[in-house]
Order: sequence, then C-alpha cells, then structure tokens
Amino acid sequence: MDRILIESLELETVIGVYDWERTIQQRLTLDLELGTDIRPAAADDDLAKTLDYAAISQRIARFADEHDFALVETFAERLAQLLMEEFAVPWLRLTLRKPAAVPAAAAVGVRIERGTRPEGT
Ligand SMILES: Nc1nc2c(c(=O)[nH]1)N=C([C@H](O)[C@@H](O)CO)CN2
Repeated sequence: MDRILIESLELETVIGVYDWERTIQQRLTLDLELGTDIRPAAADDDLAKTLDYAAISQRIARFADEHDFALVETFAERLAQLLMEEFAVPWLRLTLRKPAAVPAAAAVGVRIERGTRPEGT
C-alpha cells in the first residue's frame, strides 16, 4: 500500500490532565502515514485523485483549535476517526508527541494504527 506522509506537523492546543494545563496552549507534533493508492493520481497528474496533504494538514490544525482533551490518547483516537471518515482513508498510522510534557525526555506521546491494510501490504 502506498502512503501519503505528513511529518512533524506542529499544533497548538489545550491538552492535559492537570488544572494548570487547562488554561494554556501547548505544542503537539504529529507524524502521519495515510494509506492510499497513488497510481490513479500519478497516471493523470491530478490532485483530485489523491489525498491532499495540505488540506488534511489544515483540517488537523482546525481539529486542534476546536478541542481541549485531557489525554493525548483521546486526541489521537478522535483525530484518527475523523481522518478515516472525512477523507475515506482505509488505514493510517498516527504518532502524536507532547514535547514539553516530561523535561527529561525529548518527547512523550502515543502511536496508533487504525483501519485495514489491503492484502499483502
Ligand atoms: N499516557 C498518558 N500519560 C499522561 C498524559 C497523557 O495524556 N497520557 N498526560 C499527562 C499530563 O497532562 C502531562 O502531560 C503534564 O506534564 C501525564 N501523563
């Protein structure tokens, strides 16, 4: 299966379990692999036949603006559901990092895979 990539997408959102986190915006970074078949788009050189990574990046930024989850798990799961529904993505791998959460770590976060890969990929 081919994949469309979005790497190190920086997002600002309210996220966290502690009271002090409910009043500030924090940075998250997102890596995304979106399963798709790129051959129709490549054959016709046509953006309409593939997943538009610019449009998807904008949608993700809007999602971050509109929500204020406690857990990175909830952000990741809800975003995966949205992307699969709105953009008809059959499979994705999403890595969400919260870089400032644990000062001794470069980042902490979650990685999830959702959906079904076509046979043999
Ligand atoms: N598995 C998780 N552990 C923790 C989370 C989280 O979202 N998932 N969040 C926090 C706090 O919000 C933390 O980021 C503040 O520094 C703690 N553990």
